[in-house]
Amino acid sequence: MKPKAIVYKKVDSKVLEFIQLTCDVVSFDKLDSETYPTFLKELKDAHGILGSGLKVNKELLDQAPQLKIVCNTSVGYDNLDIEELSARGIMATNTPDVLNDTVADTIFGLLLATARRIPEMDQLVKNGQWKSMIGEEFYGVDVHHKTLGIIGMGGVGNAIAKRAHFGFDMPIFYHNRSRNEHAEFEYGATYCSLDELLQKSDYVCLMTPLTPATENLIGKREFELMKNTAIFINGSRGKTVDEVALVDALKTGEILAAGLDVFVQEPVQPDHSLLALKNVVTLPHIGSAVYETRMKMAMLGARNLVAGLLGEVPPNLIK
Ligand SMILES: NC(=O)c1ccc[n+]([C@@H]2O[C@H](COP(=O)([O-])OP(=O)(O)OC[C@H]3O[C@@H](n4cnc5c(N)ncnc54)[C@H](O)[C@@H]3O)[C@@H](O)[C@H]2O)c1
Ligand SMILES: O=C(O)[C@H](O)CO
Repeated sequence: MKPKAIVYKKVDSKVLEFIQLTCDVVSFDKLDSETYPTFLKELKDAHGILGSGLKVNKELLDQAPQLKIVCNTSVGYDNLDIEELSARGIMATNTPDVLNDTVADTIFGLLLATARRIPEMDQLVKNGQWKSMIGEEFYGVDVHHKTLGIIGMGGVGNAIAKRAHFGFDMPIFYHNRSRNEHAEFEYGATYCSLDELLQKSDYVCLMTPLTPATENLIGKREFELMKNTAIFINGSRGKTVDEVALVDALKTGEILAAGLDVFVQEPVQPDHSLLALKNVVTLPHIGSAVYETRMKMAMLGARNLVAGLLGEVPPNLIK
């Protein structure tokens, strides 16, 4: 008998076909109030699940007594209670590396858009407000040759550093759990403490995973340490930043502007005070959102799932 897998997110039919070679598959395009009760029923005899964002905790695992493997189609895995999964002997996997360049492109786009006020200028043109030569009040700030601070020099952090070094001649500071010789040697990145990075950087880019150590890593104190001209970019997870402190810092001029791909609550509520600020550029968590990359992530997730269910060690087992 084939093992049973649930795919709880829309994936390309090629990915489903690949899993079906090994597993009986039940798939959901998305989980919402309509599909969730059926998902829970299917979970009762499922051996593996594949998707992203679902909170996999004790309560959910109690509904899944046969589960052997939980596969994220994302690099971040803060949705998974790893301790609880390990205690039950259930494997967990993620999809690192295949998205690094795509996410770094997004982060650089966000950085440029924030620095040069591109969405604001776009609106000005489209609203018919471009009546004469643009004056100083609409000027942006340079990106090239400015100092970039990267917090979290992992796969994505390295790809951002590469663009900053080779494309924009930016001196780079980084803060990480450990030294990254590749970034130091290839991109001239200088390791420093978090406080030093915050004080010295023109652009502060946050790219750590969300963990107990990084929750609210950037708050009032950290914004106060940044330059008043600093631009803050968050591509990690919303909860790594104290959003109330961020709004304050943006309103009081503690920092110049922010570019955000992630929020504490997603989708962000339309009445969130961040959205009323002109010096904030927002994206709807689209770091890796291009077809080819999402396909690679889904396929890598599927490979992890199949390997785990065949009794092999999945390539991206979270330890
Ligand atoms: N916005 C998006 O669409 C998007 C896309 C990819 C990743 N992400 C987020 O970014 C995170 C990083 O992705 P990645 O692929 O670079 O992961 P990675 O594991 O390759 O790198 C993470 C880096 O952060 C460092 N780190 C961890 N805790 C730290 C701490 N307390 N202080 C300083 N550094 C710390 C690690 O040492 C590592 O070098 C993901 O976990 C995810 O949450 C978001
Ligand atoms: O962690 C990731 O891979 C991205 O945030 C997409 O979910």
